[in-house]
Amino acid sequence: MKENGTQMHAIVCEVQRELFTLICEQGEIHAKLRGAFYKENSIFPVVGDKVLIHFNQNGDSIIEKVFERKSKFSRTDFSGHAAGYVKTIKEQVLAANFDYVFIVDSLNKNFNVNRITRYISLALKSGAKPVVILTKADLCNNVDYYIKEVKSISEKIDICIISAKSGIGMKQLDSYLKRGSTIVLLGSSGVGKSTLVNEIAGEELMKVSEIREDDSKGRHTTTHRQLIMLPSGVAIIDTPGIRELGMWEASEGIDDTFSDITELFGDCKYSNCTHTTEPSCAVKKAIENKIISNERWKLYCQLKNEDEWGKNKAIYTSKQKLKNKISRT
Ligand SMILES: Nc1nc2c(ncn2[C@@H]2O[C@H](COP(=O)(O)OP(=O)(O)OP(=O)(O)O)[C@@H](O)[C@H]2O)c(=O)[nH]1
Ligand SMILES: [Zn+2]
Repeated sequence: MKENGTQMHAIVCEVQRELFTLICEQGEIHAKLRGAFYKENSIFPVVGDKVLIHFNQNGDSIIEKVFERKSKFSRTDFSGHAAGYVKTIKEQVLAANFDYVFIVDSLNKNFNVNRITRYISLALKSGAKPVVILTKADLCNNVDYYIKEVKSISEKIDICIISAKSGIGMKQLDSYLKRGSTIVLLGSSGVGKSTLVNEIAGEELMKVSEIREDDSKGRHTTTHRQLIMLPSGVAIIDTPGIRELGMWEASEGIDDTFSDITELFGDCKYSNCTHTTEPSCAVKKAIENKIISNERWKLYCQLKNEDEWGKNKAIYTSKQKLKNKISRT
């Protein structure tokens, strides 16, 4: 055991109010924040954060500082607003420092290309690399159709076709599952995230609920640590907040996913071109010349619209909540 007070690095694997569970060279430990965190309005550690601690073998260690994040998922926190005007919109970080976002969807009726696009947008915005993982290949006989759909989002995106059950394609994941890398999984219920994690871990870390394949329905069953460190040195993050990530956060991400389109905007004749009826519009020209497909343009517009709508909705609901609160008092 190290002496008390020794400084060392650790990774946050669970946050419960003011108590943190960390992994460091001494194994799993508990820690609290140095008092100054509260006074200085510092950045509070979240799951995945790398922190500097003062080790204490007899009780809780003390977190001294949070190191700079290389990636993060966050959402906007509208709570604490004064009525009638926007005071401070806080950023609530849900998880940090992951390398890859595994976007999991299944090769069946559950598959949804728009949902995958949203997740890609979020992943790109987070600073990590998106990898689309299509599961249940053992049940699918038209894999090419699904690959084409994902490629319509972006040619550049990594796609893995796998079956955690039969082992098809699992080798492709090795290049992401290197010691020291951290993975986040995104995907709706029942697509096979837990099954995939168990297969990667080589043991049953997560409970898998058996579902009937005919109606493609799954149930929420996953409960476990928010960051799991596998014996292989690969970490897997799965926090409840990430599961609920809102679309309204993804605006910049959408522009990254569709950079081939957004790069055209500068070539339109008018700087305020709406790309609908204006003459010499670079977007319309590109569609006519089949440089970008009309479907892809529509998908971009649709996602941007939903994104705007989502933003307005978030502001609307927070205003509405405030009104309700005020009218009750
Ligand atoms: N045939 C087949 N079935 C699979 C595969 N992967 C998962 N399943 C089945 O799909 C169902 C759902 O799997 P889970 O791993 O629990 O899905 P999940 O995404 O973790 O679901 P939540 O925990 O609800 O988010 C279970 O019945 C699994 O046995 C696969 O590669 N092939
Ligand atoms: Zn235009």
